[in-house]
Amino acid sequence: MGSVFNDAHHGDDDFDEGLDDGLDNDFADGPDEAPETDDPFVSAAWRAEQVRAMERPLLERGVPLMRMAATAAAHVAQAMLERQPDGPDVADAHVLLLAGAGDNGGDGLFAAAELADQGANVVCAATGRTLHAEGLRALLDAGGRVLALDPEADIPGAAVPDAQDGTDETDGDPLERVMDLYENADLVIDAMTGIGLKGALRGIPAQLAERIGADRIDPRSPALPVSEPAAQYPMVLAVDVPSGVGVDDGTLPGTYIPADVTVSFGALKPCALLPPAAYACGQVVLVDFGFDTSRVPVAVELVSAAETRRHIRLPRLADNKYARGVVGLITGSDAYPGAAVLSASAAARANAGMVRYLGPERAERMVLDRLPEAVFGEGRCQAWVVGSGIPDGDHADVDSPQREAIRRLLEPYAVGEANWPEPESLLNIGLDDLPESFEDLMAMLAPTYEGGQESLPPVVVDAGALDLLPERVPPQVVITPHAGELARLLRSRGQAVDADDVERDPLGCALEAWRLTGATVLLKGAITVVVGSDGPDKPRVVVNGNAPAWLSTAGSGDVLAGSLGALLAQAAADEDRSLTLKMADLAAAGAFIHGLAGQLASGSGQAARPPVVVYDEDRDRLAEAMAPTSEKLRDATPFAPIGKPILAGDVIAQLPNVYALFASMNLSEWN
Ligand SMILES: NC(=O)C1=CN([C@@H]2O[C@H](COP(=O)(O)OP(=O)(O)OC[C@H]3O[C@@H](n4cnc5c(N)ncnc54)[C@H](O)[C@@H]3O)[C@@H](O)[C@H]2O)[C@@H](O)CC1
Ligand SMILES: [K+]
Repeated sequence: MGSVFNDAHHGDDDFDEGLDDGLDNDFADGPDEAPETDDPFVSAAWRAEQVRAMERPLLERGVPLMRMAATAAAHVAQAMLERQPDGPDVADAHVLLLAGAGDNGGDGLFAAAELADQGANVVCAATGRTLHAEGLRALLDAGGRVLALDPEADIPGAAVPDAQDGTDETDGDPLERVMDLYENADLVIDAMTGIGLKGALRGIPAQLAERIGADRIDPRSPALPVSEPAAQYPMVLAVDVPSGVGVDDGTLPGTYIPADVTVSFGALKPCALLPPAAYACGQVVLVDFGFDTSRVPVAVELVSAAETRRHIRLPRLADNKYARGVVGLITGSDAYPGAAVLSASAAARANAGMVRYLGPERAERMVLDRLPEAVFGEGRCQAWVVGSGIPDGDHADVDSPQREAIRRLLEPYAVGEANWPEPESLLNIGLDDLPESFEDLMAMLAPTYEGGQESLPPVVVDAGALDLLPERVPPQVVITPHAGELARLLRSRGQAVDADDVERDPLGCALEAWRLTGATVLLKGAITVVVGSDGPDKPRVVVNGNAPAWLSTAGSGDVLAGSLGALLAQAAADEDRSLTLKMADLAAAGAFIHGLAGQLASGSGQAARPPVVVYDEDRDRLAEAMAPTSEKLRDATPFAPIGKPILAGDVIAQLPNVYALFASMNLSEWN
């Protein structure tokens, strides 16, 4: 089932064959070959201004980036037509190009000219007052037609609709004309705006996007496996980015046109990875220009299988259960005892050496029933998980002893308030010491640590414990809110934010929570957004998008918390490693593992953020790379490609298989 890993492939392309001879070797030779599963090119995104900075040296050397972009876009358009079972040949295809006045429109014009050269019937609707001059000439020379939508447009060779007149084909409301063309098109090439978009779409592009976008957005549509043939005509190919999306922050600030495929030039932009814009990108095909990315910090990163594998600790020759990592859990409650079972079982099946559980008697009995291995015996905990299945302050009648225990556990993590007594180590809570009542437990949890805050074990703060988070904490505290919980946390810190705001701007809100609390923030969603620390005041943003929609099921969050706790315990078990700067990657790796377990459990090839395809000039290889996941999965499972409903327990059952998959990847790389 190789396709659950990102099987996009970078390098070794012959895209640069047709380039000028005067190029530096580093570009002419193509980028270095990278291992299939560990390719930063397909897993990193840069902001518009960074992309421009990386383009500049190539443009200065005369590399014809726009022509390269256009040829790639034309090839991708052909691949889209060809993969439709009932699709027309290029020579018979009706193509509508929406072209803006900038270079994005230029890309579109050259691409459409290549299709027109092959016989396609191409009409360009110009949304601005001008068009890229050479691109326009190329399209007209190839037999394409141009319709100017702006009455003040100055575009040689273009027809200008005239509502006054009633005599020829250019009559009528220009937008209606475009919608007629839209309805009869096989393919729309969206080249209105690219990385030059400022704010939300305005004017004619906004009106067009409103009409076309509304026709295409249906939140009730099923979550399908990756890159199935389009369910409706026309298909939409977005040039560089879908017009209207927030390129740098992944928001949808106004109207936009969702794409079936986005062909992205030079490097991914954050909108290709971040929700909600990523959902509007469809399948992303990335064209390699050979940018030198080495000196440009990554803005957003997508966690990969290879990156996740690095954080896993395989058993070593001389290991014992403590060395492999012990997870302590204060989860589950009388109200939700099942969360105790789910979080503890997930931790136990996710490669931890041992699980300690602390909770009310009923939950404890249930944990022992289902997980006789769970202990309360003396010894260290290398990581904690708190809050899953515990009512928060608004829903607990009185502050429960459990909440009080969590409050005490979190106390030493409060930055700037380090003034602790020296009782028995916090790390040594055991069954023998476990008092009858939580009051005594509280006393025992009294904060203490030996090596300062940095040496405190990582802790996952979930659900009902989120309102117990100290004002500021160090990065090894991971909070795991969903949108509503993050909004609540931000409100408690004076921000006027509700869940819808978080869903509209997940990155912005996660960054804000990171800034305010210092915690590593894992914002749950179909695409999970993680913000952690990459040095003083420097955020690191990592997203995970491999989870299938089947994974949104009750208890899924408890499983994530438990298995993330196990991953953190493994990492912390190696005491020489400081986790502070690794927490964002660790948290994202936890989300990746959870998503992969969901994919295995459901047998689904569907993912919120399908793997990025690297553009290949070879048409057959491109078609193969863009082929639907269903084809790749057909033999992998009887349920492929759609998958089947799953329960949280099914996900837990697959966690060992996830670790087995990682263990079998490139064994030589294990430490
Ligand atoms: N710079 C380069 O070297 C390359 C750029 N390429 C293409 O060039 C694009 C960037 O081109 P530009 O810098 O010309 O910018 P764009 O073409 O992305 O955007 C500029 C156009 O969008 C309009 N616009 C901006 N904000 C708007 C708003 N809020 N509402 C409505 N219209 C709005 C402007 O009026 C202008 O017509 C890239 O996205 C890519 O497609 C490629 O050709 C590859 C090489
Ligand atoms: K576009």
